[in-house]
Amino acid sequence: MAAENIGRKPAPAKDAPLAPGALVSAATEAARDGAPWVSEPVQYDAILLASFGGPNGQDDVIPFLRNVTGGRGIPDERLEEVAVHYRENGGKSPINDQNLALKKAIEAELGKRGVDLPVYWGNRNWLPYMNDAVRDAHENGAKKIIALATSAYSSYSSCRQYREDFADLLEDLNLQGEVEIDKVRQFFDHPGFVTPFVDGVRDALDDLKREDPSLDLATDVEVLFTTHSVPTDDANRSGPEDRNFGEGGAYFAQHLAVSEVVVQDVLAQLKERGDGLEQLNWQLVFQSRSGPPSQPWLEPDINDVIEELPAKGRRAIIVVPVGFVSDHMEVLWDLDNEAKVSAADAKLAFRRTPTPGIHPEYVSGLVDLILERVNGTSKEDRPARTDLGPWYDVCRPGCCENVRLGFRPAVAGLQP
Ligand SMILES: CC1=C(CCC(=O)O)c2cc3nc(cc4[nH]c(cc5[nH]c(cc1n2)c(C)c5CCC(=O)O)c(CCC(=O)O)c4C)C(CCC(=O)O)=C3C
Ligand SMILES: [Fe+2]
Repeated sequence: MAAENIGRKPAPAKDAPLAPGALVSAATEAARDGAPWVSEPVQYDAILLASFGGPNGQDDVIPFLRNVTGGRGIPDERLEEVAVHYRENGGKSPINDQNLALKKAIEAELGKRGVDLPVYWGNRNWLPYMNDAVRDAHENGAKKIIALATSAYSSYSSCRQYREDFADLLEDLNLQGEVEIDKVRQFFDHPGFVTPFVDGVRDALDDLKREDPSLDLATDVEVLFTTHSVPTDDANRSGPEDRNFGEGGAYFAQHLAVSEVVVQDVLAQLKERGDGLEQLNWQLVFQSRSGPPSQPWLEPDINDVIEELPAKGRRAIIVVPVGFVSDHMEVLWDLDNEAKVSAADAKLAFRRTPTPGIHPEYVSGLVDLILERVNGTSKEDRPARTDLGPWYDVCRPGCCENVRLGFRPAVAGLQP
């Protein structure tokens, strides 16, 4: 069997009809008020580490890209362009090794805490597929699975699509009613996720100053918090439909709030250390846009912003991949390659801070997120660094719906 499309269903028609208001059924209307923020304690049998996946060699590149973009209207030119990012790295994405390392780190942390839960790893777009992971878990007796997706924020790609994938695979495996898959809350503002970025910005400031003592950190540096651009339609529908986050939806609001916390933490740490830095210039920017030019995606693009910084008097940038959990291809290519070149062209010093990766606080935070669900920890006792969180255990009605692709059933949410 060809590796492509194993266990995947064809994407729904792009123009599947969706009447206005059709997303909200009577059942979700009724569930809206009474539904708890925090779910009851559950005795899980297994953890599913669910991720994006990436190619492992040249032969995988095109089938992988077809899996990612099937039916999404991504132009061929863009696919050829992205294929080169992988081709130049031997056809191999770093993401699979990173997930293997994360799996090992989570297992070690569970062991340290005496938690006896097996971890199964599976991807949306490439081997090992999450269908096979859940099949394995079930064959080993698992009936209640807690999923940990390697995406911190709310949006179709980072939240809802995983829940649809889980619903799909339970149907494909004929395990509906036999196996349940819950999903840990979006963890964008969990301290385990936020702290590595704070460390990174602080260290980058120190490093820039060491290299060029004439640099005035308050005026000469711009901190660029960057995340994956998504279609504005997706962004506007991110988060629950009954909370209004304004333009860009929960996706935009969460990134802005986390960036703000990172800046405030860094300023507080420098102050405590006796380096009285009053302020930092910073902004939220976007990268890795891929739709047709006619389709609006979140802006501004990081490279456009970099180009204009010298005119504002900046001499250095710190690029913070706040939207990403590991140094995968979108980080290595779009930042360490493209954004770095843009910075060199603009004669700006360049630093890129690390992603959480397998930072010990991140790994222990992920285990905390699972134990919250096992223990049914109250909302008050759940750590959250922004006032948007802690996020919901169970996704709210209409959460992160994709208007372009139309309705697909999803688990782990208040969706009929
Ligand atoms: C929000 C978001 C995240 C962050 C959250 C998360 O981490 O989940 C993310 C992560 C990633 N995106 C990745 C790769 C790609 N994303 C693509 C395309 C797209 N991404 C989108 C969104 C996101 N993507 C969207 C709306 C599209 C358009 C098509 C569609 O609607 O789905 C394409 C197609 C070609 C192109 O770039 O156009 C590729 C190859 C990799 C793997 C990297 C590696 O291999 O190391 C990772 C981790
Ligand atoms: Fe992507």
